[in-house]
Amino acid sequence: MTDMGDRPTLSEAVRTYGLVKRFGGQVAVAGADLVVPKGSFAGLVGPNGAGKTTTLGMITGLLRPDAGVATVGGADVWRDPVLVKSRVGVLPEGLRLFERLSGRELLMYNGRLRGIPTGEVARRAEELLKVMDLAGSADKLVVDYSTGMRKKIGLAAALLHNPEVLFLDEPFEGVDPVSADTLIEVLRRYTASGSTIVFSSHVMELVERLCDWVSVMSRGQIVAQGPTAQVRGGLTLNEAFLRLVGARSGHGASEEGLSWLGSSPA
Ligand SMILES: Nc1ncnc2c1ncn2[C@@H]1O[C@H](COP(=O)(O)OP(=O)(O)OP(=O)(O)O)[C@@H](O)[C@H]1O
Repeated sequence: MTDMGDRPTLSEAVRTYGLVKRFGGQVAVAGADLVVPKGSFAGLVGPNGAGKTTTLGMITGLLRPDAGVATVGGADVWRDPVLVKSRVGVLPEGLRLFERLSGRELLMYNGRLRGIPTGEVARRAEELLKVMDLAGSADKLVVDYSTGMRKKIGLAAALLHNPEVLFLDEPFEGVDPVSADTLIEVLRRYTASGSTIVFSSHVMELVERLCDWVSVMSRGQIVAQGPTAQVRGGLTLNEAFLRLVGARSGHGASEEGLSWLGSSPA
């Protein structure tokens, strides 16, 4: 554990102090200090391999940090795991769901795992299925759902216990524009009531449109974070992002290499 320095404040939904994670010799997260104020719709952005998924895993209790501290609502994720897990909802990358249950059964099962009384789970499940436009597919097995339907049922499962903080890893990947609109509407309603969302994405336009807070990750560290307008600094978020993380050596296809690509045969 590193020195905590200052303590999390009541207005912070998430705060990490010097989080580190190594996989063998590779450092995936190299001392990340993430801050997300309560009630934010926060975006976590960064290039491929920056350490976003690994960081979210350490905050949601899925991956044990090698060093550092992660807190949710002021509680230490790894010292107080049961409390923290009751406060968070997670839509993980790769969406590992119980494939052989129907959508409705999946929600009922998740609700019961969370200790919600059966009648209440059933009521919430029906409402969520309706809002997510899944009522007609509620009895279909999850294994037969499309990518977008899987995201929607995964989000419904993550919201069922009304968590204080919702973590979403690439929630819109593979989701069509109509379904994305539905997801966005549900998420906006959720943050409007004071709950917090942290979501990772590569789609800068979406982050700029949805998020009032943004944290930029590069090479395992948070290199900029704050209100979106402040991080953008008068540029588009994409331009600001490229300035922050784009200057990487050896990544310019135009400068060298690929000279054979697209050229007509000699
Ligand atoms: N289980 C693992 N074993 C070994 N290396 C891993 C493992 N998980 C992640 N890594 C490595 O850690 C680094 C950070 O990966 P991570 O998935 O956290 O990045 P990311 O920012 O989420 O990337 P992307 O945007 O591509 O999803 C990468 O170099 C990755 O190869």
